[in-house]
Amino acid sequence: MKLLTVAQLQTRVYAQKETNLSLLDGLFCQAKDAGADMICLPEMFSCPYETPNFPVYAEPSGGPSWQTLSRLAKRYQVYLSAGSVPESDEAGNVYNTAYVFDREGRQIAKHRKVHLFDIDVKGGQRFKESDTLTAGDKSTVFDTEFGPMGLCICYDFRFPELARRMVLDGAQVILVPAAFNMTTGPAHWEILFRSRAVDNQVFTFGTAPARDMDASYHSWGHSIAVSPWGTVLNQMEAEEGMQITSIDLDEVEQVREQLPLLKHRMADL
Ligand SMILES: O=C(O)CCC(=O)C(=O)O
Repeated sequence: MKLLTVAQLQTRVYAQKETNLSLLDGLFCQAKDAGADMICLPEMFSCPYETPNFPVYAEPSGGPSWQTLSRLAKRYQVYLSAGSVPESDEAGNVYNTAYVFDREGRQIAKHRKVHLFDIDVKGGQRFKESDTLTAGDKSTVFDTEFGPMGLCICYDFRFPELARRMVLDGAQVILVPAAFNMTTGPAHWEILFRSRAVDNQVFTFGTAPARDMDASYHSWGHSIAVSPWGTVLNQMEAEEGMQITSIDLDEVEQVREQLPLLKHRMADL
């Protein structure tokens, strides 16, 4: 048995970056009391999801938000998938970046969103991240005491080749800080988390912000945890809250042995 307890925090996003960060301490305390080994935060959990905000809220890697997140991971001795934040580099680019910290607060992964969310659905959602963001160019897998995990951000998860890359690089769990909306959420959220889990025989975790109808972007919420068999283990509604899911990572090997999809691939076809 390789047991891992994951706490997904479906937080509300306030306009003040510091408010979002300062609320985490109490939530981490609750998550730790509930037995969490790992805490997951949503995409852009400290920056209202609007393109003009990204350069304004951006900080370099190692900046004040990074320091707070690292300290929290260490204080509570948890792995922290720290949602995503806008990250600036020396050249003036801004990225949508997800960090992961280990129980000592050391950064063990950093993923810059590869696929920018530029969509225009007739009568529905429009958004153009590329107005202010630059895309990353790497797939991300990192090691933990539970096994290797993959990491990507929201729209990235729509691309099966990225998930497959992570799995070929060893991922047994894929963590996805995300923020689907009221157009694409009801249509695609659950099916995507189940499909990626079934195709790749991995656990998938999508962690989203709570819905705020006063915000300009209405998050679908519905933070979700899915097993390598494609079963929805847990799913929230739209409100703020915390979801705790305990998984056994041995299930990945069990499913892969019994239904050897990854062995039966015809990679040359
Ligand atoms: O793919 C979607 O429907 C939502 C994507 C999104 O909101 C994002 O990438 O931030």
